[in-house]
Amino acid sequence: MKTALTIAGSDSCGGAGIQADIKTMMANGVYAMSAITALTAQNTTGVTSILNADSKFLGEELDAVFTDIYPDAVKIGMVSESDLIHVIASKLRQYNAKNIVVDPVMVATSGAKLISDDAIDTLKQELFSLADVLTPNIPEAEVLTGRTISNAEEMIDAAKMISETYNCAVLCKGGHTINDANDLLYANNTYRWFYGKRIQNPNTHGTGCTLSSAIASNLAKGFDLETSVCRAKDYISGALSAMLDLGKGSGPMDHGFAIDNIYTKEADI
Ligand SMILES: Nc1ncnc2c1ncn2[C@@H]1O[C@H](COP(=O)(O)OP(=O)(O)O)[C@@H](O)[C@H]1O
Ligand SMILES: Cc1ncc(COP(=O)(O)OP(=O)(O)O)c(N)n1
Repeated sequence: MKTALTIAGSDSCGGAGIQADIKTMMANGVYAMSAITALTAQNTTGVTSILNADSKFLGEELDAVFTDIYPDAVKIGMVSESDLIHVIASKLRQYNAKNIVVDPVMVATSGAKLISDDAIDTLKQELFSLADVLTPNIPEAEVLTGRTISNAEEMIDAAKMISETYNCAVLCKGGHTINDANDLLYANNTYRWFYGKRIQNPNTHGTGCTLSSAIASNLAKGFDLETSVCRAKDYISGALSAMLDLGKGSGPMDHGFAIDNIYTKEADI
């Protein structure tokens, strides 16, 4: 069985962060492991508190994983502080990690800030150059480029700029656009659109975490980047289309929509 590691924050309501990543990896057929960067007290209406991991402890989590069950891919999500980013970069280099997907998580859809300003610079300096692909949403791509993105042309320009600056592929996600949910992959000086029909579902908590973990899962299984993005896009469209409706705010998706076996299909008692 192929393996994937998520390095991210815990979301107590289970829709985003580590919990979304593990559910996604499992649903995409890989063995999931985690190194937790922070605990968040969070639900579908917002984040009330964040407790960052100790950086030495995060290093120990990474040592424990890499020296035993080596991950075929690594997804990195919420990392709030510079000292945690230093440790992650150093361990990824030490263990020669492969298939690295960096989701530069900055602000939750609920509005909570999930990274400090100085950590954004550290992310750029230390982690981006190690990534095989970065997956910013539109607001994150605006922060990374210092430009406003209001149409498809500007998405291409921003992805090109980020890709050339950090020498890695960039998937600029279009979930925050008004029309369809079209994502733009810029890699090796060329771009490709991944088209997605917008699903009329207000419950989009954790879409970014889910997409990046699905990409990592498919890279772990040996698919190339374009195929991995395509399969991840199909997966997230399925999870949104399942129309799970939980919580008082923007709820989680049904990560298990495609898991069809006797344990999930038994009638409720
Ligand atoms: N309503 C929707 N219908 C279909 N796809 C969506 C919808 N909202 C987001 N997506 C898709 O979910 C993925 C995550 O995108 P986005 O929501 O922009 O990321 P983030 O959660 O980081 O803000 C992208 O593939 C995007 O196109
Ligand atoms: C612990 C944690 N990590 C990341 C996020 C952000 O999730 P994301 O999928 O990027 O977007 P929204 O869930 O905010 O739509 C989070 N909320 N918590």
